[in-house]
Amino acid sequence: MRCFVALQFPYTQTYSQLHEKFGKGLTSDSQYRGRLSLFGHCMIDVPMPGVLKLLVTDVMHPFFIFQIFSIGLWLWEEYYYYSVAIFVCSIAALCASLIETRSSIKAVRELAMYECSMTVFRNGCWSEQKSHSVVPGDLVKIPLNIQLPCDIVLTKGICLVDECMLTGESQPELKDALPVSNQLIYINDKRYTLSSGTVPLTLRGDPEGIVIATGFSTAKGELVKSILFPKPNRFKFYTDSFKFIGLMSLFGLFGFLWYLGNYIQDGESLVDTLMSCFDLVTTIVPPALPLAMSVGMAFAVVRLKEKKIMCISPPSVNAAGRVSIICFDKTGTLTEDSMTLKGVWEPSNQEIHEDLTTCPYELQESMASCHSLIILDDHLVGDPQEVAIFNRLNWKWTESEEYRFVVTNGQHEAKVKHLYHFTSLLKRMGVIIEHNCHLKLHMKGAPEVIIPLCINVPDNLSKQIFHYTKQGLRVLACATKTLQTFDSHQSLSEIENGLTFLGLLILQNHLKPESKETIQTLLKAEVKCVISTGDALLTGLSVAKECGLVPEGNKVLIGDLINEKPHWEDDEGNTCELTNEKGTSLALTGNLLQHYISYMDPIVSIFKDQAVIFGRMSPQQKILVIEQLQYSDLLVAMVGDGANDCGALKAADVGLSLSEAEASIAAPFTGKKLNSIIEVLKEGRASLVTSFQAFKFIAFYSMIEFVLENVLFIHQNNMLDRQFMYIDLVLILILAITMSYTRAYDKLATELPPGVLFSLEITVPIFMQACILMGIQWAAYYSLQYQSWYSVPKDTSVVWASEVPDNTVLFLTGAAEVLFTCIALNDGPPFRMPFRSNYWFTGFAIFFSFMQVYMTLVADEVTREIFQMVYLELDYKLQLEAILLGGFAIIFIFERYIVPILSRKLRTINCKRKVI
Ligand SMILES: Nc1ncnc2c1ncn2[C@@H]1O[C@H](COP(=O)(O)OP(=O)(O)OP(=O)(O)O)[C@@H](O)[C@H]1O
Repeated sequence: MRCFVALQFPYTQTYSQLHEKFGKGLTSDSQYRGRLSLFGHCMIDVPMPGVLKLLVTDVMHPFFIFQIFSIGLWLWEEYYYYSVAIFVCSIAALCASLIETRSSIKAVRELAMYECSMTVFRNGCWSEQKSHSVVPGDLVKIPLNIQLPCDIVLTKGICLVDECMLTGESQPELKDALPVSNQLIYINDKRYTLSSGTVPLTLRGDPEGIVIATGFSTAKGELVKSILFPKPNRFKFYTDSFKFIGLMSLFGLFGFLWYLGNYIQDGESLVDTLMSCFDLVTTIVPPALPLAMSVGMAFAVVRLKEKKIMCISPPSVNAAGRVSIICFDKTGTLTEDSMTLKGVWEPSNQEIHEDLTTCPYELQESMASCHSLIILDDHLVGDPQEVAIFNRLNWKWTESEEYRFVVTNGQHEAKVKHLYHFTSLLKRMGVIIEHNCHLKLHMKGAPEVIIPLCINVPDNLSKQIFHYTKQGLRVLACATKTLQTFDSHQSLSEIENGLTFLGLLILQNHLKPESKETIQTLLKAEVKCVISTGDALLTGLSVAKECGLVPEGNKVLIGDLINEKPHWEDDEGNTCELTNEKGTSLALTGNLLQHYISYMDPIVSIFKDQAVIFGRMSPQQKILVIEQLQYSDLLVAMVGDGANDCGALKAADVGLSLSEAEASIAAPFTGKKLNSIIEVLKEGRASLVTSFQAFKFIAFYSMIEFVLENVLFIHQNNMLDRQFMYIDLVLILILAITMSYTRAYDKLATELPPGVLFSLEITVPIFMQACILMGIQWAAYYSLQYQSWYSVPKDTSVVWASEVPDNTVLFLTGAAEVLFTCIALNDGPPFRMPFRSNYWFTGFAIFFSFMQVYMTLVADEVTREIFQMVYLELDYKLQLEAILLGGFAIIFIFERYIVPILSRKLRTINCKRKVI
């Protein structure tokens, strides 16, 4: 089969081939030109569409075309003021959308576009080049403290790199030169690759590297692409709103056909008839809907920014409003980044050594040399646990030309020749050292992976590990082996067997001060919280208990995969059967989860409810957990801080990266503190409710106008220019925008706001409320017809309407209904603050309420002139006001007290349907 594949460099090469072929850079101009024409310039150039192009796209949007069509129709009907005002508003909205689109593209462009100077080796000599001219295959010098413009595989030297902007990882990562090996194929191996967007903080040995990706093919380019073209949102809110508009249009069409038939029968002119029928359609399809629904979201993004939480994907705000499961990473997220070494356990001494000088020499040597620390500004930097271990020893770290580094305690020296980096997948690392002319391999890592490699496992070792991990301590195992020879081409797996166990390092990683409170707040709000950690299950379990994630009195079952078979035990270490009894919390390893999933075991469904800790997770397994939790159609958030959380942050419906970077592109949200997740949820819920209210408000307004026009059409009449203007522009625009400004409620409620527009629980109450609104209009209109002074207006026309009591009364009724529904819809807690806290909305609601009473009861001649109203007798005006106030009471009581009960009932009917 022939298909397109992405252009990739360095194709399939072994480490040695890469060194050989590209170690001398590009050797001719034609080679350079060939690469340039194939890969293009080294730039993530997000094209900024021209104003004209954006305008054309916006103008061609069906909503805008519909708007223009409506304006044309109204102009023809001589609704001049109204048409001009709507036209001005449409143009303003068009400009706002244009500015918004351009500024969001500009923000991504600024994040993506970058240029610097690079030292490049071409045609046998080094020269300074602009970074945009760099191509894959170029040999470059690694610049210090400058953001890298391309992905580079390091071929010489060592670099300490800050990857914070790209992955959210707060600890700098050490990168090594690619070894020369004929067996290993280079596949973007992270240990040797410097990604574009990261910043080298320390350089050793004049580092050089081969450019392997430029522009959009780089790691940063991929992330920029994922911002520009996000994966389809599982949250169907917006698609639902279009379905609703479709349904409304259908009503419009029925009205259209019905009137068309009636008027043609009554002998009206065809053009007038068609125009009035189109009029109906223009009122029922609200073009302002998308705008009204997104205003709340924009306000939420601004409020989050004030709380130092950055959001690079505004649609994620509404999705956050429906999150009901949160997956937390442990180390660095729930617990502090920093660690302290509590002590060391070794087989000859049953007590832990707190004074490390009393430890056997070999264990000290292992602790002093087996790490990837490096000096930056006179400080040792790197993994905080390694810093904690090294700093507890009285050893010195010194630089060396010949070795990676040398450590000494004054008497002995260990010269580190080679480093096997730590990876989350392997859960271990190793160094080759030279001591007194002997070669040694020192290894440290998760006990589960180190112990099977050892030949001398003490009997009580598992007990010891159990003892410490149960207290929430991190346990690392150290082991060693003497080597006769060493070849840097050898992989760790080739030499790591037959180790001698040295001891256990016991590290303490304290909970962050805000972790317990954050978890408790979420649990109280009935948000399910789980921990997904690379650390040991028992350590994770202890942290979970400390945070209150495992309810007191709950039985805990711990599951692991032992000899390819699931094994379950209680937290005292007694073997037991897996049960789904209430009051049982589960903790299981990534391997066990993967086992159950690959055998499609129905047991997996138990985990979704009862599992609270997923331990010993590789980055890929962290993604698996998110996918399993999403399986039940619930929206899942991931909170993480490290490079091993990147995949899970992307897989989750809502990702929050805890990072010191201003805005990390690893996730839609970036925050500095763990409790940012509560703010994201609160703002998400408030924004979602606001969007719902805006949707309902606009839907009611369309229905109010639709029914109102229908009633007037029956008597060949219509509302007038300035009356439309007052309702559509003054009332709707001001109320829709100001009501979206209400802040999020300061507590997280136990329930979730509705997430589906097109559901029984939403549509049935909307149509019932529409019936109430219709009833109020009929009451107002028919009470008018019973007045002794009333006579059916003659010589009026739908298209050329004139001022008569009919349109005065229905205008007053319609305006009042718009105001009343808006006030009734704006309920506060549990998702938003009471609306009185929104001064703008409260001010306008009070002002329009006075306007309503004034226009109905005391409107003088000037007011009547402005609003194209006729004089009404006082006793009727009192009757009308009574109908309207009675109507307000019914609308309010229905929306505030009956709708919640009705929705709950309908939800239970609906719950058989799988909805998000
Ligand atoms: N520098 C290191 N050297 C050796 N082993 C390590 C090192 N760092 C971590 N480990 C071991 O590997 C395991 C997995 O580490 P990883 O970084 O994937 O997750 P984590 O930091 O333990 O937890 P989390 O996923 O919650 O951040 C650790 O629990 C530890 O046992």
